[in-house]
Amino acid sequence: MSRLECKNSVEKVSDVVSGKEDSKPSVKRKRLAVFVSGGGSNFRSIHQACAEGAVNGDVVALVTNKHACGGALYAGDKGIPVVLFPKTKDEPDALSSDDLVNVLRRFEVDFILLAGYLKLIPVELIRAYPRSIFNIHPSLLPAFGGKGYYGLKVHKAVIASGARYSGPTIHFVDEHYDTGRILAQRVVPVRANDTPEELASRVLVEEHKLYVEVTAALCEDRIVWREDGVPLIQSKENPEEYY
Ligand SMILES: Nc1nc2c(c(=O)[nH]1)N[C@@H](CN(C=O)c1ccc(C(=O)N[C@@H](CCC(=O)O)C(=O)O)cc1)CN2
Ligand SMILES: NCC(=O)N[C@@H]1O[C@H](COP(=O)([O-])[O-])[C@@H](O)[C@H]1O
Repeated sequence: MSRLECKNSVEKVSDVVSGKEDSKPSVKRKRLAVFVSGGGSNFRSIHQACAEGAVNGDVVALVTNKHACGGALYAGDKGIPVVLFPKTKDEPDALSSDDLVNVLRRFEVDFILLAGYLKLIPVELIRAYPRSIFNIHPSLLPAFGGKGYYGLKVHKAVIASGARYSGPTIHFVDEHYDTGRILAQRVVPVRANDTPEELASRVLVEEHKLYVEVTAALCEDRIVWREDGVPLIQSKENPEEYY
């Protein structure tokens, strides 16, 4: 039996037990909190996908460390509550870690999506949302990740390295920067005369597609764990396939 067959057989058994062997159970619409620090194009892309029905979820809260950033302004325009975190001298009205957990619980958040959020997520939040916090990083992790690797700094390092390919990575969030389990990646060519801005723009186009695809899978309960601890996405078109 393959490493995934036992999972499928377990699911089939549960359908028979629940009397749903002939019909696919409807999946509860998921409640999402998105964390941003800047323009929020990934946030906007996910919000629009939810509104269009491509994602079985809703963005119920926007969390940011910059109250006037583009993502916060967009959220305000759309009537999405904006939550400030963490509490700093620049943002004295922002929440503490424990208060943030309580607010997210009150919003009944199922999953947390980091999208250009530039502060370290505290262990209190990670423990409160196990296997439920995701991040998108603009390089092929584990390369070009960790403290100091964000925004154009990532693309400058990729170009300086001579790498011929880059691309976005979506990973689970653990207590360190960019070391959580990798869930999805896409490959983007690095051109010989690329500027960091040109590479960033090419990668960002793929980020938007990848984050919507992964969030759709997440909200349809299509994320599974291989027995060696590697997370996989179950294909929507062919449920027997994983990637
Ligand atoms: N616990 C975790 N928190 C966060 C993660 C994570 O994987 N685990 N991912 C980051 C996002 N990120 C890369 O994808 C990242 C963001 C910021 C930094 C960084 O070096 N930040 C600077 C501060 C920058 C600023 O305030 O302008 C720093 O900490 O010195 C690295 C990687 C989000 N949180
Ligand atoms: N290490 C974290 C990091 O660099 N994240 C990157 O910040 C940008 C945010 O853009 P957006 O605000 O337009 O979504 C994105 O390119 C994202 O991958």
